[in-house]
Amino acid sequence: MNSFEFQNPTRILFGAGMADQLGEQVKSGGWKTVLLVYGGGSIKKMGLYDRVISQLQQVGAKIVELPGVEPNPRVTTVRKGIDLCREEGVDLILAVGGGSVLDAAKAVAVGVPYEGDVWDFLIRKAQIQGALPLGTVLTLSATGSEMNGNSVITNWEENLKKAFGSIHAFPKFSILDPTLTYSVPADQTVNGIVDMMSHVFEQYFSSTPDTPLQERLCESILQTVIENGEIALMEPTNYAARANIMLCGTYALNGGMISVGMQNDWATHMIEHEVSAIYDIAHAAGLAILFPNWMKYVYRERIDRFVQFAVRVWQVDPNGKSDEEIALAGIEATRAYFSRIGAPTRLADMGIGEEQLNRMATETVRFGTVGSFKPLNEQDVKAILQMSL
Ligand SMILES: NC(=O)c1ccc[n+]([C@@H]2O[C@H](COP(=O)([O-])OP(=O)(O)OC[C@H]3O[C@@H](n4cnc5c(N)ncnc54)[C@H](O)[C@@H]3O)[C@@H](O)[C@H]2O)c1
Repeated sequence: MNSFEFQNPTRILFGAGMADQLGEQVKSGGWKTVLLVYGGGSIKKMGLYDRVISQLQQVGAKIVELPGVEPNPRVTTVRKGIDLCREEGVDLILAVGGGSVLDAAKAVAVGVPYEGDVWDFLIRKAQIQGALPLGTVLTLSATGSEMNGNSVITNWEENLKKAFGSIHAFPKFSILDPTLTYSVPADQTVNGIVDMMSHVFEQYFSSTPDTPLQERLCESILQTVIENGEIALMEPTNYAARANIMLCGTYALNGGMISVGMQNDWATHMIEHEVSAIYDIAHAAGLAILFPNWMKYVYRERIDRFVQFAVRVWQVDPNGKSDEEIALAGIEATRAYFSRIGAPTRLADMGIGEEQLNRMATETVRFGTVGSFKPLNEQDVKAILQMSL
């Protein structure tokens, strides 16, 4: 295990009815002017918008709104939010929605005190030095954005989707009420399941030795998601299943808590960002397609980890099988699960062909090789994309 530092400053309020604690949170923080950030209107359909507004009004907060945050949020929307904060003297940003809304709100938060253009943070031209405080009410279990400092933003003028991570961007508080996810449709529930499993994969497939606790944490999250994901898809209002998935999503990408002292990979995410920067597909759809192919491309680097994955997570019976056969059975079980819950398995399923493969591969390695389990160069990335066609 490597030495590490770990800090996670986000306060979590988890459980049925916790959305009604919002007013109290705002009041106790002493915040007076709130930028309410939300998406295309699902929070209005589910009655959450009214619940949020009435609580903010009750505590006397002035409300400024940034509606219409896109799935795969855009830097143009973030810039609008930054302008609003400056014009209105906002002192709390409140994101109500899924990962896209939370990520956009984080980018607004870090952009307000910065004199240059917020996109500078995404292309690593500037370092984040501070942020406005951020609170969140999560409506979709997937990204872990509710308890980490990451944000993924798309720039359509340049066809780029880039991420930043900063201690300044962790929410001050996040309200996780599983009942708010009852209305999440089946396809988005599937995306969430794939996303959180992918986050664990990026941390679990590591070459750092002697990390048994971290490995078991990863394996238990994967098993819990696998079991409860299928239940939530059959019974969308099953509280236990929705709550378990929600907690898994938060743990899966929690500022690195489950993989402290381990080198992470993240190559597959880097590749996916370039796919969805060009094709605007759901992030998780890209991950479901790419991950089994990444696994097939790299498993020989450390076959023991893939054998452990197959046996512990997918209960592959090792008797009479070679390590190679066990590892491949685990990868196949992953692909079969994604397929069973309705995730896409090929880029062709999303209407994506060979045309932009070179560009995606080049852009993925813009800052050098990606990943650490097996560092991937442009040719490797292209090979994985080709396997995914
Ligand atoms: N910050 C991170 O750590 C991190 C990690 C992974 C991915 N991401 C990014 O997050 C984004 C995806 O976020 P996401 O997967 O949470 O999805 P999302 O926020 O894009 O939402 C997907 C859709 O679900 C709808 N929705 C949300 N809650 C709903 C509800 N309760 N009922 C009905 N519909 C609802 C939204 O309106 C939207 O149309 C991508 O841009 C991805 O790159 C961020």
